[in-house]
Amino acid sequence: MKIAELDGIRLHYREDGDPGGVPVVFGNSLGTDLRLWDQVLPLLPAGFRYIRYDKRGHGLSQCTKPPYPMGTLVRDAEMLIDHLERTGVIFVGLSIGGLIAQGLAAKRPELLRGIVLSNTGAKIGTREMWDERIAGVEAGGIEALADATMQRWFSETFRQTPPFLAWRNMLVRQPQDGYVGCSAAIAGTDFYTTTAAITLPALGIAGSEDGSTPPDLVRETVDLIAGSKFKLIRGAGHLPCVEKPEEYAAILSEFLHEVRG
Ligand SMILES: O=C(O)CC1=CCC(=O)O1
Repeated sequence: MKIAELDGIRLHYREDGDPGGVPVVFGNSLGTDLRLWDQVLPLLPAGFRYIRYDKRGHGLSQCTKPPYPMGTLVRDAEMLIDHLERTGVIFVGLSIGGLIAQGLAAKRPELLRGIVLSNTGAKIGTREMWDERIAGVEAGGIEALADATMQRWFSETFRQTPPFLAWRNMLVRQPQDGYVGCSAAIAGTDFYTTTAAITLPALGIAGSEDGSTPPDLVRETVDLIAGSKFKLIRGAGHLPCVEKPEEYAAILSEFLHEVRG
């Protein structure tokens, strides 16, 4: 287990792959930890260093008191990459992880070689929607919104399979403060202007059954970045890396090779 002691936060992370390879950093979604990538990682190519981390308030990272400004989550990612003394990073961000990718690309483009915006948007939902969700969690805990969340995260087909219950467990065991803190960060984020100024290579990945960040939103977001690409994974919800790991890994591998050159 690896812990980075950063300014004001202890982050849990894990490194796999080639120690001298091109660094690929993975940022997870709301209510998930770095196990989100467990099935994809073994399918990715050699010659890369795969770094996964639990964002603030998630997994084994420190949970500070909410709310978290998006700038804090971006700064956490930036500090982790600086701590690992990496540059030329390909940042793969899913959902809020994709917001962090956009924020980092705008703030520290020199750290990055490319970004993957998976199941995300320049803006996700509305402030009212997130305020309502935060109020629901504060009143009834995460369990109160677990069933509705599972419908957004997974296709009907996947919801009939045994692993589905494990992912539901991951959500309901998520620290409430971390969930609320990150929800507040999403509520306050609109990257339409900043993302339009990004000039890095970018790939958007969407799931046809995604109830949180539908394909049109992902496409609209990557279309802000000149030269970007977009891929749709059919039959998957918000977490296609879980539902369709082979397809996800194939798409990601192609981009990694392209960007590494
Ligand atoms: O709607 C959800 O719970 C999924 C989600 C939205 C932002 C994020 O990171 O996850």
